[in-house]
Amino acid sequence: MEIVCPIDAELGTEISALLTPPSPADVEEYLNELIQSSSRQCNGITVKQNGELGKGVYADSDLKEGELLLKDQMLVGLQHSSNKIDCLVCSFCFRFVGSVELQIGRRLYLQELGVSAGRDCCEADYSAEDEDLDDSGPSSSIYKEKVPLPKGIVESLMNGGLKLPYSDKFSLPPAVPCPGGCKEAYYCSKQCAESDWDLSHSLLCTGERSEAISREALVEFIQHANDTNDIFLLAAKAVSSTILKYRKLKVAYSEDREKTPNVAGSPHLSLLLKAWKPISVGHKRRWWDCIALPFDVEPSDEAAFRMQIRELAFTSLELLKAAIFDEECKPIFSLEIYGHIIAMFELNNLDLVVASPVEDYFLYIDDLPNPEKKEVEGITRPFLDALGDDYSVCCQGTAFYPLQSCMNHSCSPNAKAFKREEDRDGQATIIALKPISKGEEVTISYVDEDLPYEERRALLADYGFKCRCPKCLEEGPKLCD
Ligand SMILES: C[S@@+](CC[C@H](N)C(=O)[O-])C[C@H]1O[C@@H](n2cnc3c(N)ncnc32)[C@H](O)[C@@H]1O
Repeated sequence: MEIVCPIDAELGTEISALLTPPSPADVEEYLNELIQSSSRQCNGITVKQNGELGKGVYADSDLKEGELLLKDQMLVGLQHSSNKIDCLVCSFCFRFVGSVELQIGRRLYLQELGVSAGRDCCEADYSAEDEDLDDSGPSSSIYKEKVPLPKGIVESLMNGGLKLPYSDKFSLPPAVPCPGGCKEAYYCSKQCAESDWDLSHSLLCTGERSEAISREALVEFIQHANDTNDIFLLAAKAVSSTILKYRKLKVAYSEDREKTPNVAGSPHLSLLLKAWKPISVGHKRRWWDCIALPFDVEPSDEAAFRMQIRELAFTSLELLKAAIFDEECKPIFSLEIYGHIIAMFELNNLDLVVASPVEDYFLYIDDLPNPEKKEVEGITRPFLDALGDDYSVCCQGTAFYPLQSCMNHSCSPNAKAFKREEDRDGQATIIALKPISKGEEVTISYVDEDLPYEERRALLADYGFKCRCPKCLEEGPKLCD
């Protein structure tokens, strides 16, 4: 039997107000304000409606090959929970924190406990340096057995008692613990800790200063997301940030009733609509409607599969509701809204990747001239051997970027998401792949554009669309007239 979400039944009017897409002019205005804001680096781009494909990003000046077009700040992002074991990063900006020694020691410590989930990483996107290494270098493709280090050495790495040669060349900001006391989130600065707290973490922190209504329910919600789909954690950040924004708007409204217009009749709904704005420009469909059917599900089982996905979302939502429900923001706890938020992330997110300073460190040692290299390697080799092939694991997660997510896909793109040497945080960096003329659309490829047509088509089905770029129209099946 189909599950019924009571809030959907009760608050139909409010939910449809939240799900009504803002006018194209409103969307353009909102996004172009982001382009102009000082917190983003945007060069020569604008967002416009693209007749067929909704909105798109366009060049508003001639752009050169290799030019930086955009450094986009995420709306919400997360580090995959399995990756948290391998990399200690700022929970807000995703910079590595602590020290090279702490990163290595912590990984070895957890490895010894049997919890490390290190896996190979997206080096291709980041560093070309390792290409010149011979097989004896740190990134040899031959799998290396890990050689454990004594416990005392691992502890000295973690507590600062042991310094590795040249590690000061890769200094990292000290790890600032979460002000809520959760011991889960760490930051690269007090500023990041405060920003995260204000944006969403105050409601999602499991520590003693948490503002959640039930920390036990929150722990259960997090566990369920980790066991099923960590996009639920991102959806929780979106819900939490809407509630917190609503509360701030309400305080401002109460302080100055005159200046805040009551556009939708009820101040609650108009304030909630304002707080919801960042999501309203991005969502389109419900998760269980747009998710691609997995290969192992028969087409005849499609309806049952979609129902299961809806039930999974409902279970997650009920847990979240028990943890952070707010009566004044009740409509955003409806299954309709939750389904739209999840789909927005599933269809538009970009992989979050930050290169590891530990990898850089060992590459640096590998590049030292002899005889110094031999001497230093005498000290560092045991650490590399203990890490094995996992030494290069980078920070991996997923994030929604408001401007990058407006970029349409092309199988022969003129731009690409590409981290440069200096891009050491979770922002999305978009670079021109070729010269782009003023007025031309800026496109990126959501998949490997060098794959054959059928494979690209199958991968793009996960993004919920059939590509209509010139290359696919050329290579795809021709419609007979
Ligand atoms: C990340 S969004 C890009 C921005 C989008 N046009 C909008 O209005 O929000 C991806 C969506 O844009 C559309 N899209 C992007 N590239 C496309 C392409 N090459 N062919 C067909 N649809 C495309 C699809 O609807 C897809 O789900």
